[in-house]
Amino acid sequence: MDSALSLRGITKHYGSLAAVERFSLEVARGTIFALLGPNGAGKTTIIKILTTLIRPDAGTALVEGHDVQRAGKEVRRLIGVVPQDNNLDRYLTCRENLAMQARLHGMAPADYNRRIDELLELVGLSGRQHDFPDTFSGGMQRRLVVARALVHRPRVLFLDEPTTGLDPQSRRAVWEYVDSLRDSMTIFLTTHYMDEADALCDRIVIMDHGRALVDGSSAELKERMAHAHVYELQFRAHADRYEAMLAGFPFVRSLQRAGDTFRLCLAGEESLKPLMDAIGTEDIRKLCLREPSLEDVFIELTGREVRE
Ligand SMILES: Nc1ncnc2c1ncn2[C@@H]1O[C@H](COP(=O)(O)OP(=O)(O)OP(=O)(O)O)[C@@H](O)[C@H]1O
Repeated sequence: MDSALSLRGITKHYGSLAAVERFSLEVARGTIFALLGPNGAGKTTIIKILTTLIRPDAGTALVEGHDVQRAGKEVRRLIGVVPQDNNLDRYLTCRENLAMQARLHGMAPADYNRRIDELLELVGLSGRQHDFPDTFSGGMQRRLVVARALVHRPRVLFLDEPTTGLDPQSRRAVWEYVDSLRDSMTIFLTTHYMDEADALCDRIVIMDHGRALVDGSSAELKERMAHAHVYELQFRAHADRYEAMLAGFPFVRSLQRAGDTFRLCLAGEESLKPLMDAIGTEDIRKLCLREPSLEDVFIELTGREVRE
């Protein structure tokens, strides 16, 4: 049994809404795996099913060979969970939060004290271990939540949007901790940041409307877009007017804007001439061809920005 996670035909409905629809997936042990999708795609629902918080309506899900519905207790012993919110106990110090988790998992003080020292060192919180989480920055709280998920040496770590709301420096720090765990466990993460999936993950599934759309490494996913014509177009002036025009062209498959600069995916090379004929060259500061990014793949598949 080499699969850390195995989902077969998982379905979850809320009333008439299919949050997850016949979703199947095998994740090999030791993989850093990312589940990507726009808001409401079904990512958290899948994490909740795998972490035994909700039950699927149909299908089976195994964690390290244990059925989440029939062997929930065993599954909970094998997993660590970093939920979307920092649900730390504010009346316990940083160290006490970790010790509480260890006791909940039945660890003896002789075992957990050394483990907690190691983890505090790993996430750079040794100097603040006797302080309360309310006195921590968002990044420090997040690091503590990651440490807490690791206390009982889980075999599978679930990270639900681990770096949302963090500043770039704290995000990098979380990436480093996650990267340092590579090879020691299986990691399943959801994220809205394409660069995060790109930097960390061996394998990526993009999902929408409860179903998987594509599955592969970051390089394989980008290869799917090798045919795509992605351009960066910068204007000197009137960017708002040009945005409306660009959005109206049938050959512009996707459009992203950052200030005066647009990233656009064209249907083909032949679209460049009608584009230039329509917008003219007067206000253009720069036009260049770009390598497709994971974000381009995402927009191409889902027709949506990562966050809307
Ligand atoms: N308890 C619930 N009751 C009703 N609908 C729900 C419930 N939980 C989730 N949903 C719906 O199921 C769908 C999938 O939600 P889910 O939270 O899994 O998406 P997600 O991909 O994690 O989104 P996000 O990126 O916003 O966290 C959404 O349409 C959501 O509104």
